[in-house]
Amino acid sequence: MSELSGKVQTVLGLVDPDQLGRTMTHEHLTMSFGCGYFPPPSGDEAVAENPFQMQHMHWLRQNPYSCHENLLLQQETSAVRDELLAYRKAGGGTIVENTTVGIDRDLPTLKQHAKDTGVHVIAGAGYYVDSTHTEATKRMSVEKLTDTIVSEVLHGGDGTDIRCGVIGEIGTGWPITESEMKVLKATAHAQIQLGCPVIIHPGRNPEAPAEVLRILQEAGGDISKTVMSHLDRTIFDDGELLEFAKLGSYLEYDLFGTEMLNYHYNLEVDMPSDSQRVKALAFLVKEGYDDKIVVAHDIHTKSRLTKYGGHGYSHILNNIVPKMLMRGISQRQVDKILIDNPKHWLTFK
Ligand SMILES: CC(=O)NCCS(=O)(=O)O
Repeated sequence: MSELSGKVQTVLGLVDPDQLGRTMTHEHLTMSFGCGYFPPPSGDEAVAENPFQMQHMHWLRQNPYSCHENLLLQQETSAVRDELLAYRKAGGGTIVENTTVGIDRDLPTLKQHAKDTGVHVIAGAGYYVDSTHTEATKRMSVEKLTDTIVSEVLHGGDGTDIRCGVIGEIGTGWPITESEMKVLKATAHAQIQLGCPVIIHPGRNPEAPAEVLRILQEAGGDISKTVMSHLDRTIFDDGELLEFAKLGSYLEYDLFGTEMLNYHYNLEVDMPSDSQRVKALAFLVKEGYDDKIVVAHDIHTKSRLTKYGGHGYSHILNNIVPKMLMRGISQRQVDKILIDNPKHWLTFK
């Protein structure tokens, strides 16, 4: 049995799973999202260059990816530290930091945040979507990718001794590219060796989540220890959602706080409101999936920090939990979603 077995691995070392408390399973504390830049609507170029003013806040929330500066979360170390202190005060215990290779993972900053704030931070191993894979990454074999991911968990990532406690978010698009396919296979192979949690960023198509699980399963991955992220922008039909839920992964609603009319990456998608997200959770609970739901905000732009008028990392604890209780989700079920399910997912086998 490995020393990881029965434990959770944070950036400060191994902890007992019962120490985690309320956990957001998909956040970013420092990253750059330049790969997600989307040109502003015609005529809005001047606003896009200087959006951090009161009169532009609505524009920024509607066009978060059309301003280069908004994509530089890594410039906000001090604001994020303040937010983590507020998160603790609101009853938060742990954050899973999903920044992987390709979007500027910064393990020393994560470790410093954990030390400064007392919030448990769990870092992610592996690779983001194809457009961020370097030529060197694309040339790597599945075996080499597997060894690299395993090493990030056992020894530390990016030349540090800071160890990752989860594989992901592993980035995939739609259709899944050859390079993403290799990373998915490597993820499954690493999971076989480590017995560790995995988290996936699926492509923006309702078929994408199931296709990723199929690939992982075929490569030997453990679906019951895998979180499927971003379901709130991916599967909209109740029947399709239940079909997907039957496959056995954790079901993550992780864009709480995001309310936009036009989702630039896929205009076919009507991004739900927070009320609609809560409704989806209540539906899944009613259908018996309360052991499988996890939630988060997936903060990845500056505009979502409270410093810039955003909702911050405590929005779910402060505002969404009361709404969940009002919509028929019991306190016990809320505790499962926020405490028990993340704990079971994050514990190494
Ligand atoms: C950082 C990240 O992957 N965010 C997800 C954005 S998306 O719009 O849900 O794909």
